[in-house]
Amino acid sequence: MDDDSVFYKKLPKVELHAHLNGSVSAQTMEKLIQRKPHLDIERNMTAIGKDQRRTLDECFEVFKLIHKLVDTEEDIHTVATDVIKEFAVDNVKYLELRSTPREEKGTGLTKKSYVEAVIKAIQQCKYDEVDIDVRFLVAIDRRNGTEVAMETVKLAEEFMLSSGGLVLGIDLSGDPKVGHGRCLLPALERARNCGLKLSLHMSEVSSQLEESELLLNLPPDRIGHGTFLHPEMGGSQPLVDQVVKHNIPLEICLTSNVKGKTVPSYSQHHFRYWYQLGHPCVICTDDKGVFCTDLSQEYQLAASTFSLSRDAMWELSERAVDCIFAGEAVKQQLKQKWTEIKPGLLK
Ligand SMILES: CNc1ncnc2c1ncn2[C@@H]1O[C@H](COP(=O)(O)O)[C@@H](O)[C@H]1O
Ligand SMILES: [Zn+2]
Repeated sequence: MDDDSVFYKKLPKVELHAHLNGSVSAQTMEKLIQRKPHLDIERNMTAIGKDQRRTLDECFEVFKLIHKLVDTEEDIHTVATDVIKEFAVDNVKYLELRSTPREEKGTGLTKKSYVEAVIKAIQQCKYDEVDIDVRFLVAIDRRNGTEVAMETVKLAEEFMLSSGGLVLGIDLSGDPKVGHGRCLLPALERARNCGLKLSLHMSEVSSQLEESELLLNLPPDRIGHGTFLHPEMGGSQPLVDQVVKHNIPLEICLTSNVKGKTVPSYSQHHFRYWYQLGHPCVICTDDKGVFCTDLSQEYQLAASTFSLSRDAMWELSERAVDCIFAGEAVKQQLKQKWTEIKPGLLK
């Protein structure tokens, strides 16, 4: 490993935008494929390798395949445990995982047992003293419409109250070209009113302007992507003003956006715009398995693309702590960790 890779690996990090089934590593994928040989799925069908690009539509085809491989409680427990340990090895000290509860008639999986399997994996990792604080955001897949969204919020509410602080919020994700946020507003409002935090994928593609205006009125606690919010990308100044006024952090996923072809190149990524504004930006992976990356690589990529110093990157990772959904006590613990690590890393 070169000097920079070592630095970014050692840098303590916070990961706030990671979809569970998009984060499955090659090794774990092998295990799953061996469990289900009859599906005839090969590893190269579930990941987008170096220098490869896919349209966003093709990315969503990949998730369909992965969902076939992950369809029992045991599978979910396996992928969650492995993903958590991999983030920990990458020196991620705090992780908010998100995942869409699914029910699978064939295997007896229910949405409730799905969430339970994730929570058990988080608790097991804690018991095994894996050095990472993990929380869970329950995801709404936008394609499933009003009723499912409301059901999902109710499920998240239940677990928020019973999971000892592990379930903190709601993610809105799924194919951005399908469905409209308008139909999901009642569910999102309910979530907000009962104390669930909101991280919403917004303006991931250019056709979502009107939806973004609507969702920003909630307002969300964090924005996933926000690629097309600002005027240079066909968005608008009032949208930017609102994001700035409410100080809503942006979750930035460089490799995901370039490999999914919503952004033409790294140097044209909207991170530049928001970073120059001094707006809170958190570097994230989105789907480290599908896009063959990890959080260290994403930090290194941001540094090299935008010529940012190690000091600047340290500050980015430290400021990410302010954007987590866990409470003040957890933030203080994390800040303490950063303070202890700093002298050994930044000479
Ligand atoms: C690439 N950009 C993206 N945009 C929107 N939604 C995405 C996404 N990447 C992943 N997901 C969402 O996460 C699910 C997979 O993880 P889970 O089964 O929930 O753990 C996908 O089906 C999609 O709903
Ligand atoms: Zn995402």
